[in-house]
This record gives sequence, structure tokens and C-alpha cells, in this order.
Amino acid sequence: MTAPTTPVASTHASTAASTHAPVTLAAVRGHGTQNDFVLLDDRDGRLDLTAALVARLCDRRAGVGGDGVIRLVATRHVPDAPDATAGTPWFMDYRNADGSIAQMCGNGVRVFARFAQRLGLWDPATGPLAVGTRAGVRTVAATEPDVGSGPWFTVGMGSVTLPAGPDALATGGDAQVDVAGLTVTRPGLSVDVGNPHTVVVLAQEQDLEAAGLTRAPDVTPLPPQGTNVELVVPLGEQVAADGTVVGRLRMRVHERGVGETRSCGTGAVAAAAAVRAWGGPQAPGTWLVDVPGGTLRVTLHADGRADLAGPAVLVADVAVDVAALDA
Ligand SMILES: N[C@@H](CCC[C@H](N)C(=O)O)C(=O)O
Repeated sequence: MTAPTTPVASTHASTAASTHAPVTLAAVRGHGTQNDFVLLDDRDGRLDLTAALVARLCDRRAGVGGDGVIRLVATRHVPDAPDATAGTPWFMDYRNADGSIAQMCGNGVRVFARFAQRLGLWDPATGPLAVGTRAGVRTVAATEPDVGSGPWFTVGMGSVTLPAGPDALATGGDAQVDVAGLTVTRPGLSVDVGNPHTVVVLAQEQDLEAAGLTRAPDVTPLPPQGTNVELVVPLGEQVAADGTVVGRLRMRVHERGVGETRSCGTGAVAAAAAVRAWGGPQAPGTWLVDVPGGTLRVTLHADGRADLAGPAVLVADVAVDVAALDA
């Protein structure tokens, strides 16, 4: 990891109460299966993180570049933190690249844990890290050693809800989705993973490749808060080394507030839950989800909870010239 070459003003200097903007803002770049983030250490809650600042930080040509910003902040400094998170010291304040707030980020929360580890706020040897999010508390554990893409972390993602129920499964979904490049309108299934998703199953990989995700798919009816759209192709089942049957999916995603990204952790969970629901009781509980940026593993439990496993990597320290961003 590259050390900053210029003196870095801590985010602590960037107080809402301060009359002087900092010269620089210390940031870290990280990613989980190439879903990439700008991470900010604002543990004292002094940073005035406006939507405009988020959008400028995430700009890939004039900023640092990322699919979103993750602010690490003490939960007591987050006015809209859900009550359930009150007992968790650290909160992941997640923002999409357009500056909008999202409830949860499955890739981001692993990268958040790696960031907390690096800051000395979490030692994986002591047990899982409980992270406050706007979707509630999520737990992150370091579970697998480096197998080529860095160590893997497993997130307890909480409950996954298919609000549409069995009727929608029978008809293929509770929404209609039009995707550029695909000639036919497809059914989509709404899945709540703390944030909203609409999952569309495609029969063949050619359809996945033909889909145009430079603009958001048209979802009807569109949920009031918008939705993330996952296009998935089931690839069948395989037997893992321990003898268990594991399903495999290929997925592309258009994220609310961002556009097409190379991975989405909550989206992978939504996709696995939808495909399993369509597949019925015989469908596997564990799914490998191939995304353009790598592979994630989703485990669906009988009680409706899910676990998400994958890598989390920190790649750079950045001293952000805030005045230059504004320019
Ligand atoms: N990429 C994230 C999801 C980020 C939030 C999403 N765009 C939303 O608005 O809900 C993930 O890995 O889950």
C-alpha cells in the first residue's frame, strides 16, 4: 500500500463546525470483487459528507473514483442510526456514487471490516465485528485464508425477504422488467436484503451478454425508493470437496445510484434467494455467484437468514485535495 506523499489532514479537521476546509482529506481505496469504494475514517463524526462531496470523490475522471463512499463513524454520531445498532461501536455510513444514501452494501461491509482492522479498531482473532448499518447490525468474520484473491470474510446478512410470496413465484415475479438489448419484457422478483432488489432470470448466457446496462432497466411497478436490478443465469449444480451440492449463477447488476458495477454483494444474495425460491425445496442452499469482478459465495439458511462470503482488499492511501475536487 502506498504511503501518502503529502501531509494529510485528518478528516477530524474537516468539521461541520470548522470555518476552514481541510487542505487534504485522508482516504483509502478498496474493493470487494471489484465493487470499489472510497473509505473515510471519520470515527469522531466531524465530517460534513454532503451528496456533492460523495459524487466528486467517486468521479472516475475528476475524483478518486469508486462505486460508493464508506464512512466509518462511531454509531453514537449517526442521528438516523436504527435503534438496533445502538450497541455497536462502529457504523458503516454507505453512500452511492451519485451521493444517495443506501441502507446496506454486502461487498462494502467486508471492506469496512478490513478498514477497521487496519485502523486497529478490530482484531479478527477476537471474533466477528458487529457493524451498524441502516439495515441493522451485520457481523463480519475473517473465515478463509488467502486463496489468491486475499483473505475471505463472511458476513451475516440478516433476513432475506421475498415480499411477493408464492403467488409471484408461480407467475415468475411481481414486476415487469425491460432491459435494453433484450427484445422481450421479463418478469422480475422483488427481494429485500435490507436494500431493494429486483431479480430477473435469463435462460442463456448470450442474453446476459446482450443486455445493455448503461441505462437503468425499466421496472414496473418501480418501488418508491428505486431498486437494484440483477440479471442472472443459473449454471447448474456442482459437488463441493466436502460432498455438498452447490449451485452456480452468473450475474450482472445495475445498481441504484451508481449504474452497472462489477459486483454487488446484496445483489448476489438476492439472486441466490430468488433462484432458490424458483427452484423449490430441492434447490441447494449454497450458491457460487460469478460476477464480472470475481466470485462470491452465498449460503441461505432455513430460517431465512443468509451469509455472504468473499474477499476484501485495500489498495491505496489517497490524500484528496478537496479544493481541487471542488474545481
Ligand atoms: N454494491 C453494494 C450495494 C450498494 C447499495 C445499492 N446501490 C443500493 O442503492 O441499494 C453491495 O455490494 O451490496
